Parts: sequence; structure tokens; C-alpha cells
Amino acid sequence: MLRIAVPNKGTLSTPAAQMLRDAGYRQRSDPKDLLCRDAANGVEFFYLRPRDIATYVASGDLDLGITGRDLLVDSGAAAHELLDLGFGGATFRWAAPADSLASAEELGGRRIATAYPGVVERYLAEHDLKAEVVPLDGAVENAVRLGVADLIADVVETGATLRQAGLVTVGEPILRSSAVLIGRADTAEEKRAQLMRRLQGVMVARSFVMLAYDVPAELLENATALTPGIESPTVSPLHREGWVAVQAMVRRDDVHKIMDELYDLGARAILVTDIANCRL
Ligand SMILES: Nc1ncnc2c1ncn2[C@@H]1O[C@H](COP(=O)(O)OP(=O)(O)OP(=O)(O)O)[C@@H](O)[C@H]1O
Ligand SMILES: O=P(O)(O)OC[C@H]1O[C@H](OP(=O)(O)OP(=O)(O)O)[C@H](O)[C@@H]1O
Ligand SMILES: [Mg+2]
Repeated sequence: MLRIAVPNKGTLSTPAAQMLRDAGYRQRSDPKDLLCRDAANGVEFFYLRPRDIATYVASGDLDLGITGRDLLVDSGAAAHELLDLGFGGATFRWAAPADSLASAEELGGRRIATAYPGVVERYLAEHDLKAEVVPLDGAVENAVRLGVADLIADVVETGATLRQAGLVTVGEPILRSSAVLIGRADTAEEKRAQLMRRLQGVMVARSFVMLAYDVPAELLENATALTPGIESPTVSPLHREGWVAVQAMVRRDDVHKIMDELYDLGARAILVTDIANCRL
């Protein structure tokens, strides 16, 4: 059985379980369950703190895991990123009271509060800076006003928590994180192949839609230039003389603009449908 770690709580937990469900795997029905066996697919899911997942994967006790890139880096564990899963996006950044720090080059000698000491220590070492790291468990934004630190390094998604705490970001993001599938360098290819193909299928299905339309045959070249599809668009005859039907996958983000352009060109009966899943 393939043994896979999934976040049991926190920001990544629900979207990770949903992605696995969309990929055809059984998931726990009770959020307190710590194990779910999917016998039909030969997989066991272990629900763990996302912060601990890289440790279990690196040790070989679990084959694969879903966690955040920032948590993987912070752990220092010998696990590798196999696939960016396209959810749980956030930046990891320095933040300080306005006007207290002009750039990250001024970090030296300061007190830095963070729940990610591994990421911060690594940055300091790489940039040849010496600073005091104040490790905290959470609510790190409070550390500056409470006087235990001069600045923080923390996850920033919307920036609302920073603003409330009267902090502003300093410099460029330390790293850009998102949920990732992790494994070991020696995880057998055949063990990861099915899961990775299925997860990639879910990601493609989420970012593309299927577009179908009818168009006069003489406009086909112009129309398919707008909708080239992945391999090539499907073109079928229509009962109506001189018209053809076209089907092609298009990026979800572009679909409205493409529909406008197709309509202006002379295409009609333009229909968009969601793709539930796919293998390309
Ligand atoms: N708005 C966000 N807040 C916190 N973590 C986020 C956010 N958006 C994405 N993430 C990612 O989620 C992971 C952190 O998850 P974790 O469960 O450890 O903390 P959490 O979601 O803040 O939950 P909690 O603090 O309730 O334990 C990191 O990879 C982080 O980059
Ligand atoms: O940029 P934002 O959209 O405001 O999100 C980022 C904030 O959300 C998380 O805090 P969480 O609520 O998980 O509390 P914690 O610090 O105790 O983990 C994270 O640690 C930041 O504080
Ligand atoms: Mg948190």
C-alpha cells in the first residue's frame, strides 16, 4: 500500500482533501479521523500536522505527502518537492513597523520573531547576516508591539493581519509558497506515477474549460487560431451547409475574452462546459 500524508488541520487541510477526492481517492468523512484506507486504489492516507509531514516522508515511514513549500524548507528534512499543487498560495515575508527598516540588508543585529526559524536561519546564513531569531508558535504579528522582537518573518496572504498589527512588508518575499506534493529522491517512480498523473489531471481540469461553437467554414482558420486547443481542435461537419462545429480546451481565465472574439468573428452557439477530470 502507498502511504500518503495529508494535512489534518489548517489552511491546507480542506483543499488537499478536496483535491484527492477530485482525483478519485477516498477521504475521511470525520475531520477527527487520523487514518483513511482506500483499498480500491491501494492507498492509505495519514492525517498529520502539515509542519510534521516532511519529517515523516524524509524518514521513509510515509511514501509521499502534501504540505506547504515553506514548511518543507523550514523542516530542513531530506524530502523533495515533486509537484506544485496550485492551492494554498502565500508569500513568506519580512515585516516591521513603517520606517523602522528600509530593506532586508538592515536585518543584522535585530530580533526577528517567527514560527519558521528554519527558513529565517537559512536566509541569514545565505546572506551572511547575524540576527537574533525569536521562535514563536503563532500570532507572530503581535511580537513587535509586545516588545519581544523588532521585526517578524511570517506568512502573508492578503496582508490584512499585518495591517491590523501596524506592520509593513520589508523587501522582496523570502519565498513564495503553495501546497506541494513531496517525496524522497529514492521514492520508486511507479509508486508516485498514478497519484501524480491523477493530481495533474485535476489541476488541468481546474484551469481549463471545454469550448464548443459553430462557425462558417470559411472562418475556420481564424476561429481555430483563437482556440488552438492542446493538441489540435476537433472540427466536425454540421447538417447546415457551409458551417462546421469546433471543440477545443481553453484556459478558464481567457474564456470570456475568447468567446467575445469568436462572436465578433461570426461564430455562434458558443458553449462552455467544465471539465471534471482529464488525462492529457
Ligand atoms: N492565510 C494563510 N495563513 C496561514 N497559512 C497559509 C495561508 N495561506 C496559505 N498558507 C500555508 O499553509 C501552511 C500553514 O499551515 P498550518 O496548518 O501550519 O497553519 P495555519 O493554516 O495557519 O493553521 P493554524 O495556525 O490554525 O494551525 C503554510 O504552507 C502556509 O504557507
Ligand atoms: O495575510 P493574511 O491574509 O492576513 O494571512 C496571513 C496570516 O494568517 C495566518 O495566521 P493564523 O490565523 O493562521 O494564525 P497563527 O499566526 O496563529 O497561525 C498567518 O500566520 C498570518 O498571520
Ligand atoms: Mg496559522
